[in-house]
Amino acid sequence: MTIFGKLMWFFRTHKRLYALGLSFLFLTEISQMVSPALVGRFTDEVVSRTLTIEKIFLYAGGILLFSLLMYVFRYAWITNIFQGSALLEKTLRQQLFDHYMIMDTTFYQRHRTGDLMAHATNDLSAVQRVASGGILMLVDSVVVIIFTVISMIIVVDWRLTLIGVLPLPLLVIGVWYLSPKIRAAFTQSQEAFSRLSNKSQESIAGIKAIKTLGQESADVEAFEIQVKDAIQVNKRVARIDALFGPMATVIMTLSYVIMMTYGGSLVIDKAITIGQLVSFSTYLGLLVWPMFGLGQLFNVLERGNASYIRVQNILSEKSAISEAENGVVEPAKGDLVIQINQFTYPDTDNQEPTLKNIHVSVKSGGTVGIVGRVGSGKTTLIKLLLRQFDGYSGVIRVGNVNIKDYTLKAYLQAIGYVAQENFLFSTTIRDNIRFSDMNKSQEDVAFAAKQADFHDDILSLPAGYDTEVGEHGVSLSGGQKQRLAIARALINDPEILILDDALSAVDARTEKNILRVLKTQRADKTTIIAAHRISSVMTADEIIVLDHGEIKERGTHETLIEMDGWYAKMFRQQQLVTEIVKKGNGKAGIDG
Ligand SMILES: Nc1ncnc2c1ncn2[C@@H]1O[C@H](COP(=O)(O)OP(=O)(O)OP(=O)(O)O)[C@@H](O)[C@H]1O
Repeated sequence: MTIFGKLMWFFRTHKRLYALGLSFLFLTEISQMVSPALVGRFTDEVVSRTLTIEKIFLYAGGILLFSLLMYVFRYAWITNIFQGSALLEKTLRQQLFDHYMIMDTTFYQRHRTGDLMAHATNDLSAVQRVASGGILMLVDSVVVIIFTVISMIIVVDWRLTLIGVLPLPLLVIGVWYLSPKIRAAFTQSQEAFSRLSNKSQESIAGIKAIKTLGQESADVEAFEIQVKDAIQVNKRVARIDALFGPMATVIMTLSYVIMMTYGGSLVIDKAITIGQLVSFSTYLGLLVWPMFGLGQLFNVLERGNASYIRVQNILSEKSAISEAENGVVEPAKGDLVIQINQFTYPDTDNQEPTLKNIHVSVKSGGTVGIVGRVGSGKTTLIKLLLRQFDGYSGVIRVGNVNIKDYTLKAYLQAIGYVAQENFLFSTTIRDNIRFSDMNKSQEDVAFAAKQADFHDDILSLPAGYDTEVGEHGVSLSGGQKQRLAIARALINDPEILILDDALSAVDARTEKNILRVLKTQRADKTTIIAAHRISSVMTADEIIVLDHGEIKERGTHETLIEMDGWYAKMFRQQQLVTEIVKKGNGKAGIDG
């Protein structure tokens, strides 16, 4: 199916806009056809010396009037069509963005960020060009060609017209031959662009690592190779692209040669007048632009088609996280029961399950601590609680409802989640804290910030809660970022708060303050704390120790110390470090 066919759903939805545009196009073409006919008649009157002053004004006035009308009609038709294409771009962009938002974690593992960005920018622009320039060129070219040829037959001579336009199909053959080549080259160009933007993004994001490892020049070199590659590919696109224009010129010249020879002989034979030959030449001139237009059109269509296919492929990918039909819409609330028998990450060769036999129950209002060595499965368990992966055997329930039976909104609204590394948006501290609900008041924001032990820090910043952070604002320390993220999670007073190593960069005193607030002010709400620091989980009602995805130890702090296993050993080691640091610089812990 051609790209126009694929976009038919859109043209149908906005048929009024396009019908209006096309009506103006017809009016434009009719106005355009009158002038050459008037020029021809004028010439004949000059030759036959029948021209009078009144007639000169009549011809000149007529030509002026029709060019003015053409200007108005063309303006109306182009604005209608471009309005339509802007709507198409908006619709597709919205579809793509909505799709990006609902996709699961594996989607973002499968696709590089650069590719996803290229789809949302270059690809959508290419499709948009089909609905604007593409339609414009197609309809304008085809209609101008038809109107011009009919006018040539009526005003001049059918034989001259037939022979004069004979070279034109050559253009179609040329375009037909070159189009697949341009499509292949354009796809390569898109891929090169995507590789380049991935590389830039990686280098900028990893600039600290690159600098500290002294790899600047190696990185610049790697980037240059990518740039050269992109230029090479784009040169190929330009080379093929450049063949279209000259081809159209050569073909038009052929038509002019026919006009001079055959048309000239018709004048000699008195079959047509000089004026008619002049009209014919003007009509041929009118065909130049549509010929170029047709050449360009195929380009635009090929590119639009390749881009549309890529966008549709992305849109057709289904999220692995499916929402239950008629899912529970009441916000999740109640006891948390985790009964995971087994979980293995999709798309991995790992034979061993990442989680095995995780059975944990937390009464509403309880706190669970999760500890374990690096890679033991703490974050994985949290990902399952966050519904980032659904492919486990077993069940997780909140308030006796399987979490897969809630709508995503009802479930996730009940969860407050803070990661170790948190993303700050380029806006004020206030808006970062109330990101999930911009209607929250300054009092709500300040209350959450106080709970996260962050309020005093904010007041000491240059513009307080109005301080801009993120890419273009002030830099916050790791500990400050963590506390901002905790405030962001707490502002909704979530039923279940999940902290994934989210206290790692705050100092010991701050950690204590936050844990105390969580215990006292969230007495009826559930809290899950995964951590490397034992001090973060010590006060939990139950602590589980993970090892290779299984629970190896469990109990309260006291019982685990008594057990004298991994937990007790880690606790003693960390205490020792804290003592040494205390003695060393007079303060405890790591200050973020
Ligand atoms: N997306 C993924 N695909 C495949 N395997 C993964 C994925 N994420 C994590 N893993 C693997 O799962 C195991 C558990 O990782 P996880 O991140 O849950 O550990 P963790 O206890 O949170 O570690 P850390 O203390 O470093 O945060 C590791 O072996 C890890 O390599």
